[in-house]
Amino acid sequence: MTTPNSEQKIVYTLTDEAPMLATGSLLPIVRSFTAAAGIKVETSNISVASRILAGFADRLTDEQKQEATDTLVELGELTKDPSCNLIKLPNISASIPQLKAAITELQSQGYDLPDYPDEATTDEEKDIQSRYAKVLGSAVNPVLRQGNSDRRAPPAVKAFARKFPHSMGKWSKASQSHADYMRDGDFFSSEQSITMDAADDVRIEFVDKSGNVEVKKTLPLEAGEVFDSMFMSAKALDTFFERTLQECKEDGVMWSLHVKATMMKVSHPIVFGHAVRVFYREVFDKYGDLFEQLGVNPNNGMASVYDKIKTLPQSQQEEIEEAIHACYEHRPEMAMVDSVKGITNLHIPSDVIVDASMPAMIRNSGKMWGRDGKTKDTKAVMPESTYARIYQEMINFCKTNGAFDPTTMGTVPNVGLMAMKAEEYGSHDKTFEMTQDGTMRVVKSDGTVLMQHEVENGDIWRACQTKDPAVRDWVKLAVTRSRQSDTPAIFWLDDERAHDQQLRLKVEKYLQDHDTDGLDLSIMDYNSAIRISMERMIRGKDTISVTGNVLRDYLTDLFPIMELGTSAKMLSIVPMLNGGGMYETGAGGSAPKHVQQVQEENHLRWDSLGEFLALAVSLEEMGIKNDNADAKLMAKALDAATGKLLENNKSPSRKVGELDNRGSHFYLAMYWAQYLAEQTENADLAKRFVPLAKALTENEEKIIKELADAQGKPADLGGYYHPDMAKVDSVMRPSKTLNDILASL
Ligand SMILES: NC(=O)C1=CN([C@@H]2O[C@H](COP(=O)(O)OP(=O)(O)OC[C@H]3O[C@@H](n4cnc5c(N)ncnc54)[C@H](OP(=O)(O)O)[C@@H]3O)[C@@H](O)[C@H]2O)C=CC1
Ligand SMILES: O=C(O)CCC(=O)C(=O)O
Ligand SMILES: [Mg+2]
Repeated sequence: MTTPNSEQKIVYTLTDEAPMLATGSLLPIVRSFTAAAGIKVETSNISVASRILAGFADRLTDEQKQEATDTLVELGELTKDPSCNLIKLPNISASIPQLKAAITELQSQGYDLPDYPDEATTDEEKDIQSRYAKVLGSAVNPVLRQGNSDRRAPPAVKAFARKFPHSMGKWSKASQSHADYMRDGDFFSSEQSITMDAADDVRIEFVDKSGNVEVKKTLPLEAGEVFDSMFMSAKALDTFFERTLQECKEDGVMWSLHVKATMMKVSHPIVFGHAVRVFYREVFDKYGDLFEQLGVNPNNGMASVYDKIKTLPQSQQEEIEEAIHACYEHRPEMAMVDSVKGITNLHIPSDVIVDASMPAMIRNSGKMWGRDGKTKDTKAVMPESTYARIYQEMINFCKTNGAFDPTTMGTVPNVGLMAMKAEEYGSHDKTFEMTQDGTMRVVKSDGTVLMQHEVENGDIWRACQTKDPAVRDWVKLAVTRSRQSDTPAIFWLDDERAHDQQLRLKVEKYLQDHDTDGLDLSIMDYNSAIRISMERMIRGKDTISVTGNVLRDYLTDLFPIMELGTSAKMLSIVPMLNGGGMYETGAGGSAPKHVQQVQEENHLRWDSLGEFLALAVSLEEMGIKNDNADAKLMAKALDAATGKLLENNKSPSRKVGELDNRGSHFYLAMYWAQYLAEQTENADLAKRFVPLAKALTENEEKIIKELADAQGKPADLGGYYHPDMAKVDSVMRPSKTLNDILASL
């Protein structure tokens, strides 16, 4: 439970998958330490399961209702409070298949939840669907991120990467890997953008061929707000997919699709569905009507086909499966998510998420995994050209200069425009799949048409909003970061983009509000910006990227994965517009593969470095805001402990039997306690930590052995989306010695 306005409080989120498991081990340590300094750490459960339960509280028993608090609403309120101090771990942004899996699991645990209705016709089904829609996709981050984004690799983390570099795949000049994107008919080519000179209620309207007007949405826009509209042609998209498939077949290059169906929860599943229909064209041509009857939805991937045909007689199922296999004969090889289990790139829309998948491919010599489990050159298909081009730039760069060298390369931190649901990531309620030909237009309340597009049946039309205070704050944050780190900053704004032209005017205006004397600030198109950043980077030089929301997301995985091997090691801060702070842990996700490893062999390779960094800043901010010297000291000690942990290479290993997440938490606790025991700023606190430091130091070997002994056999978590917390506790805290020592503090 969270109660706004209490000042000496940190709210720590409980989420899903690997970060949730890691919390099971780390949080008890954190709480023991902070309690000694009078700082409370409360938890707030924002897991997908918890959000589902909150949406259906009315159907639960009194006991089950205890779990069904709408924590997201509470946290949303908290973000507006200047004292907000929130630690946000990555959570699942569920695709429909994930949502269904979570519902099935909860039902099996005795929660009376309705099935997810694929098609909602009755009022009841519509109500159910709209409740589930609130849980779908990236539903947490847009609510909590009430500020812009500041993500960087702290110096200690860069030093660690230089000392213990991760592996980097070699690049060959002969590599056939590349990024491919639409040259026409995509959002980029149709984008229009305006800035509102006065507040107004605008209407998004569809006008059919007979002139009938349908108001799709009315929305209030503020003065100074940037409003964009654009569409992707369904025909052009299908032609594009077909071309990429033909080319791959001819050139013997593997085909892969990279979208962000989780964050772009309305438009990208549709794009994904087009890819499925084109790749398996013969199957959909032949069985389209049957699939329709069965309720197959290609937007949910081939998993939907396999799932729905289960109700058919065996012989018919086999016939369809054969038809699917026949497609593989004449189509190019497709990249696999799991070659052992036969899971392809088109199985589920949330398996391949572009921000993490493209850097992983580039780090891996531009290759992905094929059906035979071997890595191969790949055409990375990303329909929307707006941002896809940056990946081609990086691929070209690696082909020319070879792979990046983590021991010498500089860093590219990011200042991202994110506040107030800026740009594409706030467009879901303004995205429409056309059901007939006509005109989409944006109209002022007085009837003036601001923008319009001729669209066809199946096209995806969308609008994006960017609010003026968000832009103003973003410019300020960029200037502050550039000054504080004495690093050049580049605003990535493309003159060819209608939206960026509007933004550029604002950037040029708001830069004048600041003292920029001596700063190296520039504005460049994306291709030039990434090229210059990479050229500087291989010379060991740092360059801040100041970008919009999508590039923020892409670049904060792309550069960290090259520099640090993972974006989990990033410090990720959201200074809230209202004065509070959210400290996100790392920049990556919830690492589903890591959970599988725990279930199979009880080894958690999740690195909680992001949590350590976030907590230190959270404590430091608390110290500064409340003039709390103990909090500042705790932060300083935690930073020192994190530095020592990195120096001594006590991060988790990937292999069973070696130090894992739990072991690294032990070392953090030991170093943290040692620092607090030895410091002389606060004698009382030192006295409290002396016995703890002593006990941890003396029992190091015993604790590490107890932690190691727990590994090597399957672990029962009692659930995936909604695990049994008592079981998680026992799996994540297997050292009695460590638990007893912590309890004695
Ligand atoms: N902020 C948020 O809330 C975010 C949430 N997500 C959600 O996370 C889920 C998974 O997304 P996905 O794109 O697969 O990205 P992930 O970042 O979860 O995974 C990509 C890979 O990165 C590595 N990795 C990530 N975090 C860590 C860590 N802390 N320690 C060690 N390695 C790490 C792992 O590599 P390896 O397996 O080789 O060890 C992992 O498999 C989705 O549901 C997505 O919506 C995604 C991004 C951000
Ligand atoms: O909200 C999400 O789904 C993912 C967020 C993300 O990838 C990011 O902010 O880097
Ligand atoms: Mg991301």
